Amino acid sequence: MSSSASGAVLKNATSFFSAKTIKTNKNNTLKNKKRMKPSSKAATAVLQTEHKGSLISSTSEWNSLKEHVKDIEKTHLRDLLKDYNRCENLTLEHDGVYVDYARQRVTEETMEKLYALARASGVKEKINAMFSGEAMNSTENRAVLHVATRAPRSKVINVDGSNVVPDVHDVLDKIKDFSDRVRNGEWVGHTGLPLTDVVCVGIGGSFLGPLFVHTALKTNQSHAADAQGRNLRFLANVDPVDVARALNGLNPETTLVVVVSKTFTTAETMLNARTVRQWIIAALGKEAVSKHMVAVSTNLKLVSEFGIDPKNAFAFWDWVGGRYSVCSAVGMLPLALQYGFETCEQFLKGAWSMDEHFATAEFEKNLPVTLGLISTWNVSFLGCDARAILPYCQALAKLAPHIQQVAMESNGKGVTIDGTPVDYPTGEIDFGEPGTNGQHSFYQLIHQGRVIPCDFIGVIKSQQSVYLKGEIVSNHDELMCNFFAQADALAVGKTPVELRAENCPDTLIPHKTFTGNRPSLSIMLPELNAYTTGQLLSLYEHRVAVQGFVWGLNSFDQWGVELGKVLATRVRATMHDKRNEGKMLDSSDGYNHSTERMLNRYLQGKAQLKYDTPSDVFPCDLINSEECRPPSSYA
Ligand SMILES: O=P(O)(O)OC[C@H]1O[C@H](O)[C@H](O)[C@@H](O)[C@@H]1O
Repeated sequence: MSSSASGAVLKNATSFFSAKTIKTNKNNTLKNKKRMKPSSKAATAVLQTEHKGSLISSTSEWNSLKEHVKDIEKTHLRDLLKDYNRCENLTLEHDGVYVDYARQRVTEETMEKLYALARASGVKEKINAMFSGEAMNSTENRAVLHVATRAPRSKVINVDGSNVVPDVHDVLDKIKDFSDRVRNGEWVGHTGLPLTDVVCVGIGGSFLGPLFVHTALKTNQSHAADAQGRNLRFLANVDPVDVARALNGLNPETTLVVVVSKTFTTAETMLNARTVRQWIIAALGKEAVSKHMVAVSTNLKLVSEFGIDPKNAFAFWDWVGGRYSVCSAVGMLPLALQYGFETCEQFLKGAWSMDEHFATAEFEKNLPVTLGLISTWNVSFLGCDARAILPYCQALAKLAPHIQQVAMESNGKGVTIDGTPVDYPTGEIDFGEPGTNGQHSFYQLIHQGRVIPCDFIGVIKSQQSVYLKGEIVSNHDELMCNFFAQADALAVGKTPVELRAENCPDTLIPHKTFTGNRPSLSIMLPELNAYTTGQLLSLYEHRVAVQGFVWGLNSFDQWGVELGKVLATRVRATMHDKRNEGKMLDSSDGYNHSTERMLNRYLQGKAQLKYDTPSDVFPCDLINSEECRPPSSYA
């Protein structure tokens, strides 16, 4: 390792482990910020120069990769894929999860350089810090211990000197006890009926992970058998249409509501929780709430103030980030209610298997480390801004939306952990749809437009097996034929020479040419069940962490979501005041002219609406009580 690189390791390790250093750097940054004058661009440049030493981009490992881009530009995946040994070497496997990254624009030399970059950026030290409960989320002064939520009972993981694993298992035991009682009809609703339907009210990390796992499991035949006669729904958006859809057709007498919110302050969740509480009260009376509403939160005080019995609250901890919380009660309570606790145990075991691998396997054999480095290479060196997540498995339909939050909220940052503006792009734009649907939608752009690295994910055994007489392959084979074909179409492409040989008219040759050389990686699972879903989740979570570690970010805070929330609070107050005063906004209200005009248009439009019955507000006539009538000022 070069001296500049080892210097960077030391620097990184120091800024990582010592709160004092972080503070000093922050102060410097603040001082620098005050100095920011004429243009923020110039100020950023000043900051970058002053802090250059702490950016990974100043290391020899980074620069060597930059230089190496020229070598890679001379290659084409069409040729690289002819190399038998390269194909053999660029695969990885752990506990049944098989990854082939031979279709990435890398050689073995690239990989060596990437592993060196990981060492230079202190990835190993950061993994260790994470698993040992260090307060590595320094802007919130919190440990980052979602791995503890799936740790086996015997494991010891200390936060501030005390082992948190027993607390994790106390909550899991409580979830098992409660979900067993609901499922076997011991815990019944206010009118004595069993609670067969569960509505989870929560958003962001308190929604996307559980939805992803539920979607993955619901068509697995064995898990479906465990869920027979039961319903699990989610209510996330504050849009009343989502309320209507989530409650449509449900009977409050048989419905259990789980309010999931880490903070128990999220505006959307709390309004939805109050709305659903009203739906229960209107049908069954106030006293029904304790039987029909439970909560998952780190803020048990607010849970109790909301009117949910703290005995019916399932705790988690501030060292579990919202987007990393599916293995806590956030996901385990809804999933245990739907599928039984044993399914949750399988899921947690799968996640833990990948966690242990991540913590212990050498970099060259480490799936999350290798995939994280490849993504870093694509983003920071090959200039690919986006990534497509393309499961050839309908049950993984909610993987992309979940990873959007995990990855983009974690690594969509403009400064490093010590506040230094980065001089390289971070994060990537994630999107995706299950194949083959995507093929008939946005793949055109991926094949002939922009270069977007793709993750192809397939399974060997389908959750549903259909084999029609007379067909040469099964329905699942047909799906997987596309999984194999698309990756090669992207990598190999089609040349004008090949087209001419097929007698393609000259005028069409440019249109029908596929340049190829478009990177992808393929992940194959033996099947999709609770265990492998846990593995996949952990693989993606840690891959994101590795990228953040290399880029020097704090991947575990999300300050970028705050400003919009604050502005919405102001708009809410303005809307309320103007309606009460019967006035429109003017320039004295302090909004820019564009917003002022739009708000006025909205208020005028709303004022003209006539709501005759509450069902005009709640389209499916779901909520039918005095408290839900529109304010008189609407009419
Ligand atoms: O679980 P809650 O506290 O209600 O938070 C729900 C969501 O709120 C915010 O939007 C955060 O950016 C997310 O990370 C979080 O998952």
